[in-house]
Amino acid sequence: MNAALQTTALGVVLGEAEVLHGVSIALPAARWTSVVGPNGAGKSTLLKALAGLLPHSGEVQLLGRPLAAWRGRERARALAWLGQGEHGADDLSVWDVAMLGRLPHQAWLAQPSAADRAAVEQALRATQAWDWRERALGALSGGERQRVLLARLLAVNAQVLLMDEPLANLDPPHQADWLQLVRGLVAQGKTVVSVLHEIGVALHADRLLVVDQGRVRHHGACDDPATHRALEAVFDHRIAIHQLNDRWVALPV
Ligand SMILES: Nc1ncnc2c1ncn2[C@@H]1O[C@H](COP(=O)(O)OP(=O)(O)OP(=O)(O)O)[C@@H](O)[C@H]1O
Repeated sequence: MNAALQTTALGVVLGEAEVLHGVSIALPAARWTSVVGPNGAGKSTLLKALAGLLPHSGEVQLLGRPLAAWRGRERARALAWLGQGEHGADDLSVWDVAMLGRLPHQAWLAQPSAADRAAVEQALRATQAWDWRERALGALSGGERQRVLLARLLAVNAQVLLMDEPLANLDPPHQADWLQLVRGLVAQGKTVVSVLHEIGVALHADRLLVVDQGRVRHHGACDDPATHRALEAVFDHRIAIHQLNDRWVALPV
């Protein structure tokens, strides 16, 4: 398997707490992996460590090279990040927020190129945020804002995309659009890793990483019964996975 991201004995300590304990995983390239688990399991911490945003022990490899061996801008072009409940930038226009995704492509203080503008337009149209391009980010609703931040991530045009709770505040049609978007990215050969609380959506991924108490409890295909059992166990059997037509759904027990 060709891994886009690989960790060896990855550990993270936050404050006094050891939050991740020796996580060793390989996330396949050109696939969508969803990370799921209970509150406080360490999902966001894992995603941040994969993005190189946290000090850690052990090793993280991005596209076959240790994170530390990448130059900053080069890494920022290869790996795009959408954080959970991102704040700030409220005074910026939607266009300028999406243009932030192009920073790794631009020379210091240079004007955006035609390619930058084209990438931003394409990203804003892909998330149906184009009509708001002159509005301030702070004047948008929670779901509208999330779609602009998603556009910023897409504008990077990175090979690997990490998203922490990308469906936050999105209504069902826009959740369905996000699913289509991810499928399109994976079809183009991109790698997507998403932390999701919506188990039904997470089960549409290629692979599921089940995390609990700072450890990976299971890593498997989304249609594998062993993955479903691991998922039910990690949520204390308060959910059950059922098949509905050709899909899997999680229902409360
Ligand atoms: N700065 C910090 N100092 C100490 N502990 C922290 C810090 N940040 C997070 N933690 C703890 O680390 C653990 C993992 O947090 P993390 O945000 O990774 O969980 P999560 O699985 O993403 O949770 P949720 O589903 O609630 O978003 C939690 O117990 C949290 O309280």
